[in-house]
Amino acid sequence: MPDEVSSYFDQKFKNFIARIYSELTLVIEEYDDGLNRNKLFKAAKLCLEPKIPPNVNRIKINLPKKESEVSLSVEKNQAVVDVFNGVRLKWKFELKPAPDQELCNNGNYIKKKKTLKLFTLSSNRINHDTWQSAILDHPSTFDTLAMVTDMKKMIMDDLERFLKRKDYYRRVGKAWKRGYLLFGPLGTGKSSLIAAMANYLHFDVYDLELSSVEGNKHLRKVLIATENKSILVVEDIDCCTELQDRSAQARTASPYWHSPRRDLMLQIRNLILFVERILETFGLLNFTNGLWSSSGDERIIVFTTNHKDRLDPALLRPGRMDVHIHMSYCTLCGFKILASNYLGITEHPLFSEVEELIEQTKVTPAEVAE
Ligand SMILES: Nc1ncnc2c1ncn2[C@@H]1O[C@H](COP(=O)(O)OP(=O)(O)OP(=O)(O)O)[C@@H](O)[C@H]1O
Repeated sequence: MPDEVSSYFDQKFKNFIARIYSELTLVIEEYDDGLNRNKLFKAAKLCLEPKIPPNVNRIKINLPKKESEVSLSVEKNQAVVDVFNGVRLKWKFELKPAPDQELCNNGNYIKKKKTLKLFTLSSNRINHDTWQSAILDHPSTFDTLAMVTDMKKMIMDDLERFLKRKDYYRRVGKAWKRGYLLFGPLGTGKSSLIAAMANYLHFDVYDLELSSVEGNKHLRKVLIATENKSILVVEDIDCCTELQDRSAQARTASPYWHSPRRDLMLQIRNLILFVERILETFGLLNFTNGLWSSSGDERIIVFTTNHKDRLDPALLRPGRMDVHIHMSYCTLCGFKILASNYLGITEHPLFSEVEELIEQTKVTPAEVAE
């Protein structure tokens, strides 16, 4: 719109408002509907600072974390009167919770405790691309996890470092995401570790079953629908290689040029399925590398497998699976944690005997827990 026309409407609007109201209230909120700070709020605070009248008997003093100068502000519900260009302004500071805060008993606002959610894809064919959520109330934490202490610390430090590196990822032009590969036998705590990570970060979990994905288009749609600050879990990533093995076995057993028509059809079907699954897997990885770099923030992707050796090396490279975590059989340290979780025992005369036995046996934490 040309400037002249715009200022004409502007003036008309002001005259109209002035005729109806002698007073106008402008509300400057600290946050917008999300959790983004309103720059006007900070500007208004700065502008008010030198105007705090001498008769005010309570002044708030603050030394913000990254600043060197003390800032002053009026207490809530106190008014400060100011005149600007002949217009009388009455400033009032009202306390309101930020979107992520709630009022607690002592009258202060505290950060709301987030209810974690577990999202799975709907099994209904009509809305198979929508995520359905349930409350994620898994008790697993890094304290209850039967795992060597150094390993736990390494994972927690890695997660912490990841959260603090927003600027780093921006600077180097990489997606703010981190990929973890959890590998090891059944019942060694892969799901428990994922739950512990979610509880530690307060991130929701999206559980993606590759078998329910119907190609790249579908995959894109469901990934776009996931939120920031979340963990995407792709379990049993090796399932596509199983298909490969099956078709390879079939090939050696009965090469199709010698097999009857039925076997040939079966092999072609297996091959198509395998290629499709591979494309899905790579589609997922390319997608996470590409699209998330522009639109997604703070994403953790966890892949699990019982057979790391079956995975294609291309899937394992850093940037796709940055941290490889071997979930293994129970150690004495793990045994003690389980004994404490389940029986409340921290010391026992039999622990030295258990140490000897556990070194000779391959027992999973799930078996010990049972
Ligand atoms: N490392 C562990 N720490 C604490 N509990 C564990 C651990 N591993 C297994 N458990 C116990 O065994 C049960 C099964 O473990 P979990 O599902 O986490 O193993 P998993 O490796 O994901 O198994 P799967 O590969 O079969 O999915 C858990 O509910 C938990 O009670």
